[in-house]
Formats: sequence, structure tokens, C-alpha cells
Amino acid sequence: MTATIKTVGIIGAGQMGNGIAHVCALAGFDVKLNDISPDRIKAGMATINGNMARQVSKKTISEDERKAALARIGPAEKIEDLGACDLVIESAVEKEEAKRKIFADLCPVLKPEAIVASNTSSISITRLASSTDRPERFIGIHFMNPVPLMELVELIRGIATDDATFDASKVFVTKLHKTIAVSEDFPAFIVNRILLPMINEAIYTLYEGVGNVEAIDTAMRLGAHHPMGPLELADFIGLDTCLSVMQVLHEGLADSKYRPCPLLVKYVEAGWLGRKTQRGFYDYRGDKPVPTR
Ligand SMILES: CC(=O)CC(=O)SCCNC(=O)CCNC(=O)[C@H](O)C(C)(C)COP(=O)(O)OP(=O)(O)OC[C@H]1O[C@@H](n2cnc3c(N)ncnc32)[C@H](O)[C@@H]1OP(=O)(O)O
Ligand SMILES: NC(=O)C1=CN([C@@H]2O[C@H](COP(=O)(O)OP(=O)(O)OC[C@H]3O[C@@H](n4cnc5c(N)ncnc54)[C@H](OP(=O)(O)O)[C@@H]3O)[C@@H](O)[C@H]2O)C=CC1
Repeated sequence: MTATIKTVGIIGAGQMGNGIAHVCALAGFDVKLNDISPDRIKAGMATINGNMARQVSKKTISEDERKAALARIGPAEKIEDLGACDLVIESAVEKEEAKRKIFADLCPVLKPEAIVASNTSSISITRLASSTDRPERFIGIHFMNPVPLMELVELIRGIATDDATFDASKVFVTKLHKTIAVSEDFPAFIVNRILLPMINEAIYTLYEGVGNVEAIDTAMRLGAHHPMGPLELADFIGLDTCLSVMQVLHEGLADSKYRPCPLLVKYVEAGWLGRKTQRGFYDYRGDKPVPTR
């Protein structure tokens, strides 16, 4: 039987977590938003508020829909506050150890029938599931950034994911008005298996001096009709996330073609993680983005 999902918990109120909360609340789900600190939750809520206000001004949603959706989102300052959720989606940092620790804290407070999902960009769902008390009710639900605008969600079954969990996840994603692509559980799934090596290659192109930031992004925007240049997109995703995905591909597929570009490593080591830290391949601290190379 397919479980009915009414209340969704989200762990991590960053750019993906707040986007997931946004679309869940608009679709009528009650949402509990968790992060390491109350300030992070407040910042996530402020972003949702701003993005919904923009949707109202563009007339894609009404003021009443905005108010009703915001009223459905509540903070979960402690992990115990997620205890009544039917589904919890983990969307914290792309580090396996951090995710394992979150699941270890989360599972004991959940109802036995609750589904646990990860929004991981790359990490094995089977391996993450094995760190929980419910591998059969664990699944990958992978949203795309920016969540309110992107139409796709990847669904990834771990080796033990049961049919009821898969079916309930399909119903849930369909209610969000997103299209599903089912991926087997291999490193970085489908979108990032293809997209991140392209971004990494763009960074090599910069590293080897084939072109500067502006030339590379202009080339791919106008020459290949991509909505964003690859370096602009890397900054948008977050360079820490890009590096983590390349490391998972490199280790998981044991092929040197996935070697993360040393320049990507250097930016991450500098703490220049892209838009979220105001500096990456572009510097966002002024009126408009300025290339850093
Ligand atoms: C790493 C992973 O694990 C997986 C991933 O997600 S990989 C990343 C996948 N995402 C992409 O590849 C995104 C590529 N970029 C794009 O498709 C587009 O640039 C975009 C959709 C993000 C923005 O489109 P755009 O036309 O260039 O920008 P812009 O005109 O500023 O915005 C378009 C609309 O989006 C809205 N918008 C922009 N960012 C938004 C956000 N974060 N949240 C909500 N709305 C947003 C704007 O208000 C605007 O609304 P209107 O059209 O109603 O005016
Ligand atoms: N960025 C993208 O384009 C996409 C990312 N993803 C995936 O989504 C996940 C989140 O990425 P994204 O939103 O970009 O990252 P962000 O850095 O924007 O947000 C992550 C949030 O999680 C918080 N966090 C870290 N550890 C914990 C914890 N133990 N408990 C609760 N919250 C925690 C972080 O707090 P703090 O900053 O204080 O550490 C931060 O607020 C990652 O797994 C990523 O791979 C999936 C699709 C697209």
C-alpha cells in the first residue's frame, strides 16, 4: 500500500533545502524546516518569503497562496521536532560523514513507517541507506537548482528500497508538479554524471589558459545555447558541491577522466565557494559580478 505523505521534514535550510520547502508548502504539504542553528532556519525562511513575493509580483501565485504556503512552514530547531513527519528529506552539506551522522540522530525520533530521503547530488543511496534503521524506506529524491523553477526530479532507489517507498515518492514528486527521471544508483546519477564533468572540463579550460572566465562562459552561452555559462553555473551550484561530486565520480568510477581540476580544489581551499560566499569564478560583492580570472 502507498503511504500517505502529509508532513515533510527538511534538514538543511540552504539553497536547496529552502527551495524544497518552498515547493512542498505551495503544493499543500505541511513543512518542518531544520538546520544547525535557528539563524540558518530564519535565513532560509526569509529566502522563501522573498522568492514567493517575487512569484506574486510575477503573478505566478496569488497573495493568498503565498500566505497559506508560508503558514504551512514551521521551524524544527531540534531534530526531535521532526518526529511527526511522514517523509524527511535530508539536504545538508554534500559530505557522506555529515549525512550519516544526521541519519543516526534522525532515525530514532521518527515513526517506524516514515520515509527518509536524501537530496544528495552524488553519494550512493545504497550506502547512505545502510547507515539507517530503514534501508527499505530510504530513497534518493534529487531536486535541481533553483528548485521552484526546475522541472526535473531524479528518483534513485537503493538496493533495498521497497516498492511502497518508491510509489509513495513518485506520488509525492508528482504532487509538486515535477517530472521524474528514474536513475540507477551509480555515482552522481544521471544529470550530474553528465553535467559535472562538463563543468570540470570548463575549469580545466580556464586552468590551461585556453580562455578566461568571460570567454568560456560567453562561448558556452552563445555557442552552445546554455542558459548559464559553466563557470557561472559552478558558482551557482556551489564550488564545494561541485568538488564533492567530482570526488565521488573519481573514486566511485576509478577513472582518471573524472580527476577534479586542481584549480577547483584551490578555489574551495580558499573558501571561494561561489555565490553563497560572494566569491568564486566571479566576485559578487559589487553591483555586478566581476570575473576573478
Ligand atoms: C548540482 C546538482 O545536484 C543538480 C543541479 O541542480 S545542477 C544545476 C541545474 N540548474 C541549471 O542548470 C540552471 C541553469 N540556469 C537556468 O536554467 C536559468 O538561468 C534560470 C532558470 C536559473 C534563470 O533563468 P533566467 O531567465 O536566466 O534568469 P532570470 O530572468 O533572472 O530568472 C527567470 C525567472 O526565474 C526567477 N528566479 C531566478 N532565480 C530564482 C530562484 N532561486 N528561486 C525562485 N525563482 C527564481 C526569476 O524571478 C525570473 O522570474 P520571471 O521569469 O517570472 O521573471
Ligand atoms: N547546490 C546545488 O545546485 C544542488 C545541491 N544538491 C545537494 O543538496 C544538498 C545541499 O546543498 P545546498 O543547499 O546547495 O548547500 P548549502 O550549503 O546551501 O546548504 C546546506 C545547509 O545545510 C546545513 N547543514 C550542514 N550540516 C547540517 C546538519 N548536520 N544538520 C542540519 N543542517 C546542516 C548548512 O549549514 P552550514 O552552512 O552552517 O554548514 C547549510 O545551511 C547537498 O547534498 C547537495 O549536493 C542537490 C541538487 C542541486
